[in-house]
Amino acid sequence: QTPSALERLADLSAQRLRLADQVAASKRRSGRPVEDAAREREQLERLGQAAVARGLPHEAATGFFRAQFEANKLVQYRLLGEPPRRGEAAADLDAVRARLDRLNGELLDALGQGLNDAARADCATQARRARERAARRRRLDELHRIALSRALGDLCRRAP
Ligand SMILES: O=C(O)C(=O)C[C@]1(C(=O)O)C=C[C@@H](O)C=C1
Repeated sequence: QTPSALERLADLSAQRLRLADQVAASKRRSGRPVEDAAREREQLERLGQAAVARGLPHEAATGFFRAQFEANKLVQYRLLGEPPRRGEAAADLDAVRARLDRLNGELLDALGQGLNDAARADCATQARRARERAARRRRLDELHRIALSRALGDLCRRAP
């Protein structure tokens, strides 16, 4: 059974959130702040253009990626507010960002169909199922599950 677009979005988003642990580890070492506004702007610029080139609505696409960043920061702030977990990997930020970029591209691939599915009446139910499945598959703990809710939280909602 091929996964639905919402399942695909949830799974990629979950993978992105797992990488937040490595970003946080690198920031613990470097002392850099969690938020990097310039990096967010740069990603939004690129992703917004790529979305429009595929015929996706700019606002919905950038809104979706903004939510990905917010969710990622949520995980990082929580991890950095605690002592390092055992076996915390000392990751290279550039390498992790390259993986985030790749996931962004894959999210973009799934986003068109995902937005279509999200416009349906059963979005909330489908999104919850997709989140739960992704959480199990990617072994998310409570923190990362909350963050996944943040990452996908506005998907079923439309600006007036
Ligand atoms: O690249 C970083 O430094 C991250 O923390 C990751 C990320 C993201 O989710 O892409 C999240 C927060 C930052 O403000 C910028 C980007």
